[in-house]
Amino acid sequence: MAIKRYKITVVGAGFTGATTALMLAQKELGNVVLLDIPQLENPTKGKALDMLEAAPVQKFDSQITGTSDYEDAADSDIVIITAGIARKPGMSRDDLVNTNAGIVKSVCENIKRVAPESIVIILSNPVDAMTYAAYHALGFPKNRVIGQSGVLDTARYCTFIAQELNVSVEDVRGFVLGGHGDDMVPLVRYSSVGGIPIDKLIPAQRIEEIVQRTRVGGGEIVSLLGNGSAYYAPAASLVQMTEAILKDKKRIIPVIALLEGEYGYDGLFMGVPTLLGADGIEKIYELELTAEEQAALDKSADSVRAVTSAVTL
Ligand SMILES: NC(=O)C1=CN([C@@H]2O[C@H](COP(=O)(O)OP(=O)(O)OC[C@H]3O[C@@H](n4cnc5c(N)ncnc54)[C@H](O)[C@@H]3O)[C@@H](O)[C@H]2O)C=CC1
Ligand SMILES: O=C([O-])CC(=O)C(=O)O
Repeated sequence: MAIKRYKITVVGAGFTGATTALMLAQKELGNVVLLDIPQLENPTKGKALDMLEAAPVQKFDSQITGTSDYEDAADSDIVIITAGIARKPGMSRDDLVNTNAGIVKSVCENIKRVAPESIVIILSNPVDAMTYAAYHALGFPKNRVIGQSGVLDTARYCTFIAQELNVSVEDVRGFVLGGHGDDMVPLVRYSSVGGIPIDKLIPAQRIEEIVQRTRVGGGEIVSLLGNGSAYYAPAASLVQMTEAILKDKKRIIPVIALLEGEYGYDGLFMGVPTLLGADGIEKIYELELTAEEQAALDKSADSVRAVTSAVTL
């Protein structure tokens, strides 16, 4: 039975895209269109059909359609872009910039045509620079162009804190600012477990090790997988952002946003805490930072600026 729901298009039906499509359908957040290149149309249809056949077992009524035709994405409420290549061991995310900028731009030109009112969430790496590329190719207002990094980086950080203390992940709070690279900034001063600041619970040296492991968390998975990058936690992160928007939850979560003066940066796309609701990014929160935190953020911003400057619009 097809029920009236939001329409969510996931572009790129690889590891992250397919996992995201299934999680979105399992949560019945909307009907899902999974879109990849024409050469992969049959495998994309096959993945979508396979997911749909899980519906009677898992009891969800979302439709899932596999396609390579952008007309199937027409009037989507949300478009999630996972199209592009992933890194392999020994590569940095920035090594993907030239290939993925071309892919993201061509995807966005199609999205602009068929879903001009959509809110677009970008995952493709290097994601800060790809969000910049998408913003310019789409020409949408800044609140409707959002990059995913902070939900995932924060999830990794919270996982490591919960493991360290052997406590429920549900009670761990924290967030990660800055670019989605090895100099991202987990904010220790704003991290707590059950309301208790983590520096009261974990020795400084161990906190520093957790911060460092978070920074290279993507690389840790790349090394273990051997031929690709993380997809379960990235997909879960995209689903959380989509849910916040479609349910107008007004969640405060870190995402990549266009900064126009906030934190002292102008014209830069980078991860900051935001209010996510029906209009996409409804607000950016500007926190007071210590001189040390601001210096760490400046370093991360320099890296984002460098890779962003490699994108030709
Ligand atoms: N921002 C973040 O936190 C994260 C970003 N990523 C990035 O997401 C991207 C996707 O990763 P995976 O899904 O693991 O890769 P993957 O290789 O499994 O899937 C990518 C898919 O994109 C498709 N694609 C390529 N060009 C396309 C086009 N023009 N139109 C439509 N589809 C196209 C490919 O055919 C492929 O199916 C990578 O760039 C990866 O680095 C992955 C995890 C986390
Ligand atoms: O590490 C990668 O290349 C994929 C990614 O962005 C992550 O998992 O954080």
